[in-house]
Amino acid sequence: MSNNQIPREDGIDHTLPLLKEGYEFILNRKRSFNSNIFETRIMGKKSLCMSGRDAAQVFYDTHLFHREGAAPNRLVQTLFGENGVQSLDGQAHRHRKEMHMSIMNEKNIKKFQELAIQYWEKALDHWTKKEDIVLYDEVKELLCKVACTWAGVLVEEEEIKWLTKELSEMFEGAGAIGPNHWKGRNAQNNVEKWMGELVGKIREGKLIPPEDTALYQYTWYKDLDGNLLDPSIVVVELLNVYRPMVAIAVYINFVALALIEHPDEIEKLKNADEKYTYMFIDEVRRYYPFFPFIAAKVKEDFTWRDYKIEKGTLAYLDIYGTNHDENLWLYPQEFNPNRFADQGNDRFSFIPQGGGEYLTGHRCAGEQLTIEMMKVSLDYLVNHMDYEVPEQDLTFEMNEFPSIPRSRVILRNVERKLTH
Ligand code: HEM
Repeated sequence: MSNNQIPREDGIDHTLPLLKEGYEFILNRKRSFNSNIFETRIMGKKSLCMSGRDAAQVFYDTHLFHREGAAPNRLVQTLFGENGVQSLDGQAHRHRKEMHMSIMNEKNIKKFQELAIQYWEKALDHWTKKEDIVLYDEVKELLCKVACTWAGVLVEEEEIKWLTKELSEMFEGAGAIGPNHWKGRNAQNNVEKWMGELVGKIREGKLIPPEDTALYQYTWYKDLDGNLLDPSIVVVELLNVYRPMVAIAVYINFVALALIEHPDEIEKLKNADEKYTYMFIDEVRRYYPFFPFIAAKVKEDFTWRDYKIEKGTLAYLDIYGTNHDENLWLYPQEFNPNRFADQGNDRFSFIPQGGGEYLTGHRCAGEQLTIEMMKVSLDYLVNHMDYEVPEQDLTFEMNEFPSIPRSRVILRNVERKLTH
């Protein structure tokens, strides 16, 4: 029998403290309650917050938690889109996720790396002609070009600027309230319309993208009943590829910031084997904030650690806090790639892009792509370019989603490295 009372935060609602404390909201309460699970109220709803490895493991148990109706509507309107893979469960989720994972094969990832190099080369040529560049803005455009070419969409130079802006507003407005949220919603409507027209042309045979692209595969993907997906769903899922690909700019900015904050890493990386490069990338993904937490709903009553968890309860898994959990990471507030030297392959303790399995769970479909893009970018920043870092405000806020250094990382007098 389990009679333990889950620690509960007093008060009517804690949305304001959440907005103030941001990424550290769950972590702070986890410390004060000395518990990996506690109850609070967010946006007027009873909310269970869970943090740490074991919490992640139980959260990803699809018998116990499901996603339908869990994500806040404001995120659906700017980030996920209606009826996207994020909100599906069971067989329907697996079938849709297979569509995403089918394009994440070795050949396509290699093609993606090659495109990334090609566009970094072009961008570098362009940057050497300028005095200052704002890395975040430049890289978003670069990523948009990579995404379009990789996903099989022909986009004119001018259209790239538009698409970069709209896709950025979608993820930059995701956690915002007020005007930026509405910008995000507006951007989602604009891009959905633009992409809907593309899908229409393909179905009418007026446009034939290469077969191994997301555009081709998703347009012709059939649901479990053997019918083509509704065009609105195709668009939502294409955006689930395009939007986060541009969002990798956030991580690339943090890669650059990590090199600025830890210049000794540059020498190590120059002479590093591939293993250290991946360790550095993982530490960037662990240390810097990106996704704060994810939502799910309790599928059926169950008992965890002597606590009774009730069906229908809204639950949040703490991504940032799990990646900074003192029980899992030694000195979690220190940036130290070496911590990954003998880190096993545990699917629940390091969860910057979700945990568990790709196909049967909701773990990020683009994790490998993200890592490879960060690797190409890191190689350019360390081995292929010289630059100065002028005085600027590199601080970032812990209550902005996503959090981006104030100055967006300005680099001055970028030059191609002559000796390499
Ligand atoms: C920019 C860095 C990225 C971060 C920080 C990130 C993070 C995440 C997180 C936290 C989740 C939710 C996991 C869950 O619900 O349990 C997720 C899901 C997802 N991500 Fe990413 N992601 C990134 C890049 C990408 C890229 C590049 C793509 C595609 C090319 C992508 C496609 C997806 C998809 C389709 C899902 C939904 C998976 C599902 O519900 O089954 N993401 N991502």
